[in-house]
Amino acid sequence: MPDPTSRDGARDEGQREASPYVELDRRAWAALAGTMESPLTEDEIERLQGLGTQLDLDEVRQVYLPLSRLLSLYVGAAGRLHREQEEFLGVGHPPRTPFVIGVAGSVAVGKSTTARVLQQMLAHWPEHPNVALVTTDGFLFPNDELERRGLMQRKGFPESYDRRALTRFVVDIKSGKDEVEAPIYSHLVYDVVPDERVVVKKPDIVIIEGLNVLQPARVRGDGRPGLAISDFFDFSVYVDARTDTIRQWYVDRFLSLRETAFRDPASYFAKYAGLSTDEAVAQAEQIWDSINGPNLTENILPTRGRASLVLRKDADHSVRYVRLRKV
Ligand SMILES: Nc1ncnc2c1ncn2[C@@H]1O[C@H](COP(=O)(O)OP(=O)(O)O)[C@@H](O)[C@H]1O
Ligand SMILES: CC(C)(COP(=O)(O)O)[C@@H](O)C(=O)NCCC(=O)O
Repeated sequence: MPDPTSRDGARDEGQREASPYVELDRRAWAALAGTMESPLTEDEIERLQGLGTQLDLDEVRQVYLPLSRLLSLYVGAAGRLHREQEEFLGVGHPPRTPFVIGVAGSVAVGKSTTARVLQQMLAHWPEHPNVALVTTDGFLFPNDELERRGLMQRKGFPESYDRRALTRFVVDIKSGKDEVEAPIYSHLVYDVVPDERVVVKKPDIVIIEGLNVLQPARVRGDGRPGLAISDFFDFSVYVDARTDTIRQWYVDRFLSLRETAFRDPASYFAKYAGLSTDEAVAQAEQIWDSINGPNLTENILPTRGRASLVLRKDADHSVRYVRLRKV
């Protein structure tokens, strides 16, 4: 089936096929911000920028503010549906489960940045102050297990994750457990951190960010499909850009990490700190072309059509259009 989010062949308005999405270009989307007040304080914006990202304040206001407002609307609607279902079923008062948002996209496309901005913004609405953010990298198999399975060069591919543990984690959240734990990954040591966990306590919203959060269910040993974590999402965002643009962002980030994190002797990438610029570019391109690029093409891009909303970025990280599933 053709990807319903693909623009190919859809340039001629007259021939445009019916689509399950409504698309708003930058101007139409930004107009939604209207008189909305940005809930972020100066401090918070500074903190978000402090994470090494040149976040444009107009971008925060014109793109992420309407997005967080839209999400808040969905959270409110889910709450009303919860109450009506409870009344309909007459089963007492089971507490409402957290609203789960998946954030998907390639390595280096800006998932973490998007997820962190949304977390901060959503936490400002009094209806849902407790917003947790969990990244799926904690569910990667540890390096020794990846070595054993011959997957060290496939880090980030669906099979490099403990998918059963990840599904259990999301099922526990959507079962309404008060406290749920996830393992932690360190980009510095390039491995899962043993014996450390992130604890999510009574969240109103949980954002789950990762390369593969929109992967369809796997076919199990008995030939039947299992559950996909996206079966438990209330909303999902796919962060999108041209593949050659993302490759360039990956190389740029690698170069800036060479000046910072790679200088830490504890870094797995310390061996790259002394590379010349040309050597570093070649090394980053080699990692992209052998691991992250193929993973994008083979596994991540095919899931774009499953998202509730696609944020399409240009080379300067500005969002060019937003595509939203019709309801
Ligand atoms: N909205 C944005 N504005 C400016 N730079 C951004 C934005 N989003 C991401 N970046 C930059 O792009 C690179 C990748 O972003 P990141 O959020 O780390 O990606 P991911 O989590 O998908 O790997 C980083 O260098 C980050 O600083
Ligand atoms: C840790 C990652 C797999 C991303 O994991 P995610 O949180 O998206 O599940 C990725 O950032 C990564 O390290 N990939 C391996 C190839 C590389 O070094 O770029």
